[in-house]
Amino acid sequence: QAGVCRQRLTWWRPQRQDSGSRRYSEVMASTSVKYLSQEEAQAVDQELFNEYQFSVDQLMELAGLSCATAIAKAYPPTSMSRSPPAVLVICGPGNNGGDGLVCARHLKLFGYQPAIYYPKRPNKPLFTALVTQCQKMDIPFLGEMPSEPMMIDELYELVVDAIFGFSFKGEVREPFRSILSVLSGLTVPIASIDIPSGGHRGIGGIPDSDPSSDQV
Ligand SMILES: NC(=O)C1=CN([C@@H]2O[C@H](COP(=O)(O)OP(=O)(O)OC[C@H]3O[C@@H](n4cnc5c(N)ncnc54)[C@H](OP(=O)(O)O)[C@@H]3O)[C@@H](O)[C@H]2O)[C@H](O)CC1
Repeated sequence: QAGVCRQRLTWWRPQRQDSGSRRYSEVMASTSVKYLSQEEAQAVDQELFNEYQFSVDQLMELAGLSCATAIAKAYPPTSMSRSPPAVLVICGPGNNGGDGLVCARHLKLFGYQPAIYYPKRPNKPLFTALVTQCQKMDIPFLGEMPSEPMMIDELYELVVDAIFGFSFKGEVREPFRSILSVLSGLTVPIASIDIPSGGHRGIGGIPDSDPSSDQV
């Protein structure tokens, strides 16, 4: 699911109509980058849990590590203007947010200086453990979202969007509507985990606040 694109991306495109029946092994065997539709991603997810018996912790660790690795390839610390490069990781209320917490931890190990904004935290052991792990690594959690895009542009060199994944639906609700509105004004690059959270045109996002991502 991960692909790197240095141009502005136009959001994931459904590749096939019959893809709900595609198997994990078929997807992984392909050498070219594939962007999965929402239904494809959910089907792969179910297959990994049910047939391959992966746990969510395992998959989340792999997802977060893969994203940090992709970011380090696209935006190597040595290519950034500050050392260590400051990265803002914005985490949503579901598993996509969990991927973001894992990603932040690995970014720190890769030489970045991540800070996390995590406004809506699920009260589940998996997520409280991930928060603890970040805190133990001295990764700060912001008390509030910088209110202006310019503030983020000045303080950070990259933003990781771990707000929504494949379970996003409907109109974006607060506080995420305001957050996405700020992100739409950024000039620093946005790396989105799984999908660009403001770019859900195909599944009902917010059309006038649509931060396309530089990397998914
Ligand atoms: N496929 C894999 O191998 C793995 C994928 N992972 C990542 O997990 C996400 C999917 O996680 P999930 O928890 O199912 O969903 P999301 O992270 O997309 O978000 C669900 C939460 O978002 C809220 N939500 C949904 N729509 C809206 C909206 N319009 N406005 C505001 N909030 C919204 C929703 O809130 P509710 O109130 O509706 O409950 C949920 O709280 C996948 O994309 C991958 O990134 C895992 O890491 C495991 C491996």
